[in-house]
Amino acid sequence: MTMVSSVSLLLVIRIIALRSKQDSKNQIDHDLLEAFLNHIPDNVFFKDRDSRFVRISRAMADYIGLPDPKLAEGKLDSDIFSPEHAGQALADEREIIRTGQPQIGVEEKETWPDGRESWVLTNKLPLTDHCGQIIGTMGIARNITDWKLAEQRLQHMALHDALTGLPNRVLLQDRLLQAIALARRSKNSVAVLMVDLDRFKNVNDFFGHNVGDRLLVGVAARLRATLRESDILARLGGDEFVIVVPLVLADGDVETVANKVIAALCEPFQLEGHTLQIGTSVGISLFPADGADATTLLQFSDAAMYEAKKKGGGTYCFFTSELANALRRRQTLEKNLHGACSRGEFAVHYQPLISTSSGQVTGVEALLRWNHPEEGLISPIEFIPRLEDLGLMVDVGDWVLKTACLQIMSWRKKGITIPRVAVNVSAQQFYRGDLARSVEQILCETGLRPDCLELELTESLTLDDSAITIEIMQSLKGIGVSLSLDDFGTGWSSLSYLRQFPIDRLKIDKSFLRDISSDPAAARIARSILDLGNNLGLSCIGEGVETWVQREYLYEQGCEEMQGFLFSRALPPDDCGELLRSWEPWKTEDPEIPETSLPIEEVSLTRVVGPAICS
Ligand SMILES: Nc1nc2c(ncn2[C@@H]2O[C@@H]3COP(=O)(O)O[C@H]4[C@@H](O)[C@H](n5cnc6c(=O)[nH]c(N)nc65)O[C@@H]4COP(=O)(O)O[C@H]3[C@H]2O)c(=O)[nH]1
Repeated sequence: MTMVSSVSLLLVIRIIALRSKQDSKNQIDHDLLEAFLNHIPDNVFFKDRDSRFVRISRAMADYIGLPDPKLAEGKLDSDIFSPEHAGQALADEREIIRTGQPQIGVEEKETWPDGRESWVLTNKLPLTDHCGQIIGTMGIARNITDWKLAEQRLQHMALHDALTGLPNRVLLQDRLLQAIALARRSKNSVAVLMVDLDRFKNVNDFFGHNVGDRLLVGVAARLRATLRESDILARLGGDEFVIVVPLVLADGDVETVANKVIAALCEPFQLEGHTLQIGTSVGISLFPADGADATTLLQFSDAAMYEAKKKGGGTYCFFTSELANALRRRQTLEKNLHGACSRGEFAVHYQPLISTSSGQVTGVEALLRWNHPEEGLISPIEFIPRLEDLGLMVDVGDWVLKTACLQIMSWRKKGITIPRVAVNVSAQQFYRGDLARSVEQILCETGLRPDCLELELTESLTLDDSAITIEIMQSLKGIGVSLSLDDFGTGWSSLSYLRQFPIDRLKIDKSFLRDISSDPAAARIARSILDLGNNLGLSCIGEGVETWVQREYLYEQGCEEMQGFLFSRALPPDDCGELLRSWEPWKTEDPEIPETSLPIEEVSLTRVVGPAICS
């Protein structure tokens, strides 16, 4: 309601009053005022100097629940509204009568006895007689309840997780800040528990996102029921929840909460006819012992949660000084990784792939190395996940692909012919949207034939057997490159998707070959994987061959290729070129096995410094 409309209303009333005076029999003017008060959609009221209602509009009668506007006559706000609202209104009106000044745009909230809430936006003005004396007040109030409720809904959405209704990260930060401020004043501790579900991805993958979502809602409800009302529970997204215990009074309090949470989520969930058993990993950080601000505490509890996951899940870990060191190292690594590629610190090393029967080199695997200026070579297992976190893996992956293709072409020019090069593809590269186009472009730029390139996809990356995964694989196959499934056997869903994926090769994870001579069960598993591959028409590569016994085993089981320190570690391009140039396949299909298998350290050394051992 604008000031202008309030003033014009006042004018109408004054004119009516004036004309009524001039001609008291003028029924038309009276009818005009009645019509006005009966039909205006806003709450309009006139009050005397004691703040008693003289007249109200029909809309206002409806608003306050009176069947007839006349019933309001003589009443005070305190007869109708809550004490807070009535008190405020009375104070406002006394001020208007005292100063003669209007009050514009006053927001008034009413909580009705049934719990309903309503809001009005009111303009209040002094009412004067023909001598200019203030005889009371009048107000025009617009009902803004719908607008306020919509605003509240929006605010709720901005601060809460849509699925579970729990506070989201923004609200959590705010509540955690408050808890820290309180604890600081009362010299108490606050605990932050990062709760992550174990095997949640599997639920989504196998039962679909609907079941996954319902599980998250169930988890939220169980957590809420497990915690005290004063504990803060939030969902950060995915399967990550955070609990803040705002007042840790005694040693052991936090352990009790963590144990209760783990036990609560350990109980199976019954959803859509499925019995789902998940576990939980919990990481804990404490204010003030571990950190003084919300961001640090959340970061530290996250690091502790990963530690709990590393222990196999279903447990909790506190943040420790060792974790702090690891986190610092991780942060330093991440800082250094920026620009490592342009500073020329990355290199690609090559490890030969060997035919188990002939000893011929059938290809090489390209493996990324980071030559850190201070720390020397850093393992890809350590820095590739960091590259992924930083979103740099796509560019670095393209660089590896191009470098490897160029290397094969360069060896060819020197007379070293390598049938194929295998390059690892990370999850980020795979799902980036244009992998096939970029592979095609790299092949075009480097001149390498597509059938000389193999892309290695790790089993965990391809676990998702969605249409999109299959589509990406098919587009790669369409170019003519081959696909292999790396670390085969380490995922848990191997069989379900093997049939669907257009892959050419399985790489048997080294963990299966490691124990074949000492553990008959390991040997049986390796054999089963080989049988599976053979039955599906896929060729197999044994990874991590370190002894002649392993080579012999693979040969006997019909595994076509192998790779391992027994033949060579991954070498820099020049060293690998030399190795390949002097490589001699075996003279017979059954090369003489040395008397004993060398221990791995010696084998590695021999291979790195010497030429091909198999000559
Ligand atoms: N114990 C043992 N290990 C052996 C033996 N023979 C080979 N290895 C190691 O096994 C790993 C084989 O590579 P992977 O399974 O693809 O596993 C790779 C791959 O998943 C990833 N990776 C390496 N380079 C790249 C890359 O350019 N892109 C992506 N996305 N991942 C890469 O990092 C992983 C580790 O690479 P590396 O440390 O180079 O480790 C290599 C190799 O050095 C052996 O006889 N015994």
